[in-house]
Amino acid sequence: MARGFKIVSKYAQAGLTIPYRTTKQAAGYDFEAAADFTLPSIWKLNFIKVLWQLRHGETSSATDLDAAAKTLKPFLVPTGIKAFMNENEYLLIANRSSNPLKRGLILPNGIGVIDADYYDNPNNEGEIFIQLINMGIRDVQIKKGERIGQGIFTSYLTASAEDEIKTTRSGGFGSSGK
Ligand SMILES: O=c1ccn([C@H]2C[C@H](O)[C@@H](COP(=O)(O)OP(=O)(O)OP(=O)(O)O)O2)c(=O)[nH]1
Ligand SMILES: [Mg+2]
Repeated sequence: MARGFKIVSKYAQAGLTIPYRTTKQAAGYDFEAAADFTLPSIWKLNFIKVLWQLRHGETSSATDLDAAAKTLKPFLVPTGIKAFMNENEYLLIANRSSNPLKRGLILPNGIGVIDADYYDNPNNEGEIFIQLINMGIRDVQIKKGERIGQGIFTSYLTASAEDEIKTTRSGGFGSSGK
């Protein structure tokens, strides 16, 4: 049985903490942010969108609007951590229950699924990112070292009659196509 966490090489000198459990029976390994980070209020983003449309008209270039919004939309919080595990396991990323209550932060993907073959993939070495949306009315500053989410090692089942899958993983966040 082999499972655990490592620091990705670009953060080797950053003094990061390997995810940890805070109590004896805690299921989740808490992940800390790898860097200071600002999560802009989603209301602020929507307000910018409305202003943009008032100024440029409803039918203005969506590309320009997206480009403007992107600079304010850092939803992927870097952890600097990669996770290794057995073939029939994945790491489930869940929000901390205190995040929505105390800071208005929600996990837009419901849960995150970190596949075993994401580890050391040639694209980004398997760095885990935690997607967060700030539902509050004010921007939220996240400091390096703050706990932002948790990972739970989980086993999964596969269908009994399945064609062999030959594709290997190279990245995440839509890397396998539409
Ligand atoms: O919260 C998350 C969710 C996913 N991932 C990484 C690990 C995972 O193995 C990979 C792909 O995730 P998923 O299959 O859920 O996303 P996708 O949109 O289907 O991307 P892909 O086409 O790369 O599979 O992205 C994260 O770092 N954080
Ligand atoms: Mg996928």
